Formats: sequence, C-alpha cells, structure tokens
Amino acid sequence: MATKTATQNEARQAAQAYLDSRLTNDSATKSEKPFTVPEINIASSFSSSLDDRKAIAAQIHEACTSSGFFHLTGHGISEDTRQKILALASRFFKTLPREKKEALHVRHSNYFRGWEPADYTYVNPGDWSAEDAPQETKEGFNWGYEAGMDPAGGDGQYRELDGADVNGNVWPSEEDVPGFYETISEYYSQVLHLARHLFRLFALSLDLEETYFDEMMTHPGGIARLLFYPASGDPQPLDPKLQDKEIGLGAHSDYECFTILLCSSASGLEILSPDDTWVAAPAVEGSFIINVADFLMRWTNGVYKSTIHRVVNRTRNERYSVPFFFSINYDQMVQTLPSCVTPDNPSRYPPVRAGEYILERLRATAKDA
Ligand SMILES: O=C(O)CCC(=O)C(=O)O
Ligand SMILES: [Fe+2]
Repeated sequence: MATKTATQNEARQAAQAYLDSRLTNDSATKSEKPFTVPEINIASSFSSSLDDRKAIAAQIHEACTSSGFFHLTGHGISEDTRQKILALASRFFKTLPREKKEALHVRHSNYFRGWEPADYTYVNPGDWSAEDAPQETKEGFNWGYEAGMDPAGGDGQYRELDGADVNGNVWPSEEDVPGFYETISEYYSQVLHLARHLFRLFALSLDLEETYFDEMMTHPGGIARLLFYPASGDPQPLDPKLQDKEIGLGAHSDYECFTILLCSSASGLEILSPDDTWVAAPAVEGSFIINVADFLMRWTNGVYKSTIHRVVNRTRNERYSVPFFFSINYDQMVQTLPSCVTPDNPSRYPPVRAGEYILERLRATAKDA
C-alpha cells in the first residue's frame, strides 16, 4: 500500500464514527418496516413490457426501504458459471504456494487489488483499536473492472478509484493457476451485465427514467473478491448474548451502490436487524444475495438502507463467497437524486466523486505500513 499516514488515521476514525452511529439506533437509516429478506424473482423483468419491469421495481423499492437485502432469483446466470468460480476460489486459496500469494499482496497495490491475508485488514476499522477484537479468519483476492471483461465492450474511459488513467488489477500467472483469468472474466462479465440490468430496475424503483443511470455506467467501477473462510474448529451457535470468538468478516456495511453476493453452501452471513440482533440470512438455492451499499444510501438521501452485516462460519465446512460491489463510473460526480429530496427530507449530503468516496472507505480497513 502506498500511503499510510494521517489520512489513513482520519479515514479510520471517520469510518469508526460512521459505524458507531449506525450501530446506535440511527433513525436516518433504520426502518419502521418489518425486517425480512424477501425473494425477488426478476425473470419477468427481461420481458419487453415496461409494466412487468415496473412491477419488479416496486418489489425492489420495498426491500431497499426496509431490510436493504433481498434474494435474487430468475437472474439468468447459470449454475455452472456460479459453481465454476467457487471451485476456482478453492483452487486459488488451497493450491497457490504462499510465496506466490505474497507476490500478489494487496500492500503492493494502490487500489487494494490482489491477495489479502486474514491479518491485513479489518473490515470494521474500529477493530484495529479494539483490544478484544478477534482476528478475522477470511482470506481474499480482489480485482476490479477491465474493459476486456465488459460485455458491452467499454468506452475506453475507465479511471481508477483516484481518477488515474491506469488499471490496478494483478493476476497469478496462467502456469500457477491455470484458467484463473478466463474463469474470472467469464463470471465478471456475466455479473456486470446483470448489475447493469438491475441498476435500470433500481432507476425505475426510484421513480426515475429507466435509462437515468445508463451514461454513468459506461466504464463502471466494480470490485469483486474471492473469499475463503476456513472451517471452524469449534463451531458455536449464534447467540446474541455472547461475544463470538471467531469472526470471518467483522460488522460492516458495503461501500458502493449495491452488492451481488454468491456464496457456497456453508451458511454464515448474518445481518443486523433494527432491534440490534444478528439474524442469519437463510440460504435460497440458486439465488444471489443483493444488498444496498453506502454510496447508494447516500445518493438516495437515506431512502434506501445499507444494512450492517458480518460473516461467521459456524460450521466445520469451508466457506467460499464471491461478492461483486457494483459502482458507477469512478470519475462520476453525484449529488442527491432529485426523486429522494422532499421538503421533509432535504438533501443531507454534499456532491462527491464516486471513486473518491470508495477509496477513502477502503483505506480505513488496511494495516499500517
Ligand atoms: O462472504 C460473504 O458472504 C459476505 C462478504 C461481505 O459481506 C463483503 O465482502 O462485504
Ligand atoms: Fe459486505
């Protein structure tokens, strides 16, 4: 990592204050509606009927203004594609020798790309200073958008999180992990296509023109990760009264617009409900879990909820997941969406550039140099 300075401490403090405020009954982001994680089958949204798409958009609106999470089915991505990337994750984490992983370490990257060992980050920055915070057990590999993976071909204008005209991705060699780039590209391309489709439905769900976001996602940001959570040696049931000794990924909300999450069969995702208890997200076969992230919450003036969650592997099975954090073009400035500003809810946030917001959040998670 290039710079670890006062800026990083400030970022950590800001992130900590942000999470603390979210954890203590923050009326701006908590909803009066009952807490559920509904299933939304979007198969009919691929039809040519605008009414069909609006009907799905209404379900999305309901989920995003209540729990901020939903299970997505009817998405069109094959089980074969989904299983292939989970199997690739296992191959990468289990077979690539440590020294080859070290060469891809995220500390070499300005953009958090590459291999992330368990002890390099706390997703909840406050855990760096908390004496009793257990080391997270996750291990990750991060990459982002490349025009070559864009099913729309890209417009050649991709800019990194800080606005630089570069691409920060790093890859293991084909010899070390055969088929790695090909499998990643295939998955990324399909999930990006799905994300653009979903964001059009989000536009409808926010009473905007269906194409409102189109010009902001011509070279969109979208960090994705392979994640590995080792099997627990001593699995404990979820008990809200007990502090967990093993945490896969600490309490956090995501940073970008929304997340498309693929998980292997071991459960483990837990969501903080409005009454401040952790609720295990039930598995729905063949689904992706979608959740609103902070940038979209901000952009919607708090109308859409980005909800705190964590991962605890409470099983003796290994767990793999592949989150994809969809963003708009990182060089895009945004201000509060007009449909989310009312006399009762005036705009609470100044304009911000998408990449800048996300980079700041990422910096707060990493270990000092
Ligand atoms: O592994 C999971 O199921 C969730 C991962 C997650 O929440 C994240 O990476 O932000
Ligand atoms: Fe997350």
